[in-house]
Amino acid sequence: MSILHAGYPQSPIVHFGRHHNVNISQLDLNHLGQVENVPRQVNNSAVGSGGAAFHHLHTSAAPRHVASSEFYDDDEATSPSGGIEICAGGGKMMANLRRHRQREREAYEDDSFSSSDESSGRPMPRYVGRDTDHVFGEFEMDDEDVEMRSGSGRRDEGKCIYGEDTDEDDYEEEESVSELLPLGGGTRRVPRTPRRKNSSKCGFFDYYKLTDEHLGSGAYGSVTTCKSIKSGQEFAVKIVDKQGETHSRKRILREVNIFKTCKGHPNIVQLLDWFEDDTNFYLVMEKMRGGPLLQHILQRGYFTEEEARRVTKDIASALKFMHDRGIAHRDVKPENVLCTDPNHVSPVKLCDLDLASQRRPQHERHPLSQVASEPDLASPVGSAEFMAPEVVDAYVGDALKYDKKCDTWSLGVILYIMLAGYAPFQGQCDDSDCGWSEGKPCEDCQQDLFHRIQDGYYEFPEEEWGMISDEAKDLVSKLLKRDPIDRFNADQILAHRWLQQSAASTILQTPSNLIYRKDSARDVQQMSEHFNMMNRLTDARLSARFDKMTMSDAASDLGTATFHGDGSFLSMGGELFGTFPRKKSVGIAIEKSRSGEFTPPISRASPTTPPPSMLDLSQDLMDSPVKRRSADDSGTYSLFSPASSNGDDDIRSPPILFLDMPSIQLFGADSTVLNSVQMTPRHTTEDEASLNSFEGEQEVGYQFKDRIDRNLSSYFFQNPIHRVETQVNV
Ligand SMILES: Nc1ncnc2c1ncn2[C@@H]1O[C@H](COP(=O)(O)OP(=O)(O)OP(=O)(O)O)[C@@H](O)[C@H]1O
Repeated sequence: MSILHAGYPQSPIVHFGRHHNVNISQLDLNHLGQVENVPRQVNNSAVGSGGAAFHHLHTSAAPRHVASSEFYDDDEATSPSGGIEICAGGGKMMANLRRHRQREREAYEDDSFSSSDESSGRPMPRYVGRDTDHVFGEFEMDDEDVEMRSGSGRRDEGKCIYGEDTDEDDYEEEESVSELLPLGGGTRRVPRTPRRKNSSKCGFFDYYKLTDEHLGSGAYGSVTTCKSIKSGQEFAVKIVDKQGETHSRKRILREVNIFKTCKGHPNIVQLLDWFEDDTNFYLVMEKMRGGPLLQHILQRGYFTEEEARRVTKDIASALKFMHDRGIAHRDVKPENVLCTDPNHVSPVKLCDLDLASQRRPQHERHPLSQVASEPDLASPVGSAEFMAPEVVDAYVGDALKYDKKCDTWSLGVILYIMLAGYAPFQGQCDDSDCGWSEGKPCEDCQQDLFHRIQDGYYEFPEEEWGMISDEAKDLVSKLLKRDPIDRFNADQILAHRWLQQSAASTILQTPSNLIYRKDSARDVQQMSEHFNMMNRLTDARLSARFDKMTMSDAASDLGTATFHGDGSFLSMGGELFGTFPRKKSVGIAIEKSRSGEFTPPISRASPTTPPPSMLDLSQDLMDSPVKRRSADDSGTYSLFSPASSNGDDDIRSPPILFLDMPSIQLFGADSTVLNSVQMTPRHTTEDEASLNSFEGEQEVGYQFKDRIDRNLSSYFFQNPIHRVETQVNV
């Protein structure tokens, strides 16, 4: 057996985290930091599909690898929570397995997680009548052609996900697999519902009927009330059209998996069932009858500081729960805060987990997207002394931490709006005809809005804020910190004195201000979208960290590319297609930015994003314009591998990166700028959709990217380009 090492090379144990339903091919190629001499045949064995790979590992001579989970129990320093240990010795393996099963049983007994809601004092509905596991099974998140792995749900010729019948043996086998690969999420485990035999029912419409009550819609789907045919109980179903541009199976599965991880939390909307048919995905959720937060406040026309406190606490505890599990929501906005009850503003729950990012441990990410664990201060252009702290975080350290702070910033904005009825940052321009305040687009206003966010300057106007407690204002100011380092995290929010005890029952002007200042919600929406885009840029930047890889790592990872001994070039089929960046792009970018070589960014980013930086340029291996150029033109093209937030994507094509770039500069041989292509300084819903889709998907969202790509490609072919640099609004 090969020696696999990542993280704990001295340990003779292989760990599979509780939600890592990885197959061996993923394990060896993508999920491990380094793999040495892995026998090829191992790649064909899928852990999730039975015992084959398991057996292989077990019977192999001496596995020397720990694929550690990101979820560790505090008291089990070397054992992923809920995971299993596969040891070189069979006896130990079985002992571990027994121990694991015992833990599972204990976890199921422990029902503490389904606690009553603090804010209402009522026991929370448990929805235990439905067991999501029998629908979810285990997913393989990294494979486009995802298969259901366990539980009763499974795909049937691409038509049906729900509990299809299999023979009893299958059931037994799947059950044991699921034990080997336990589900993530809360501390209890719902026993599996045995599957019905010979059931012909397998689709959403066999279990639910749609009503005509539309609950909302977003970029990916519409949410409607549906009723259980059996019980008549109402649920909300998000229907995502598979034909839609933004459809992404992987995205849906990621959302479902994150829902699973968040199972049972009283302030996160619960997913109850999940279906797929030829045309749609159906995500059946508990119905939030109170509607979106601001709409609820508006309709009620009455809102107090104490209610704002409760809502804040609910959101903060949802965020803490997610953040503790390595998940950042990344789309915290009033539309995604839903009220449970039509008559009470709290409890609220967070919905829309489709942008949430779950970071896998570093060694499980694609090697090309690996981030250094610490800055390489010795690097000639490492220039760590120039790096702002958040840059270090974003590029080098804990990117999740960075995402988490975006969530708490967003909570700060929501809190400000809840207390005042308008957003802390608003756009304004000199044009009296501008329709911004009526919801029409205005470039200048939007620019102004972004600048205000960047400045991080806001006020507490006496008229509305005079009546609000100092504690509430203090919490707002702790959240709206421009510097993420100074910004409160979820733990600090929950410990803040304003949340510790009841607040004043002061009646706020929020509802009336929400009516008169219609732009508030839109401003928040814009800010949220802006942040989300910036977050994705951060993801992209993270994956640009080639410099921590060895050249041979890169070459082998690029598949057909071969590594040339001098370390300078990568080529494919003998044809030069690029140089490999030797320098740290972060350092370069910051130095250039300091010397004024780059024009200032068009729209400097949110307070949550790092200073200007430069990304390496993506090159598509199959169809790159650079590939077709001669060796003389090799110049300093850089390779780039934009990865998703999961860090697991393959190398992508240039348009992906171009889409992200506010500007791209093309240089000639003498370093003259041949062209500077300005990208749209603001992103539209269309951009957002494209960004979203590229993040998790290959096949969609190309329309917008194509437009930009065509533009740039023509320069590639018409000009002797020697260098391409991109500047990011960060
Ligand atoms: N469980 C629910 N109960 C009631 N309403 C809901 C529920 N889930 C979502 N909604 C409503 O539907 C809207 C859209 O849902 P959601 O945000 O999940 O869709 P989306 O397409 O992923 O949106 P986005 O574009 O924000 O990503 C929400 O803003 C909310 O108003």
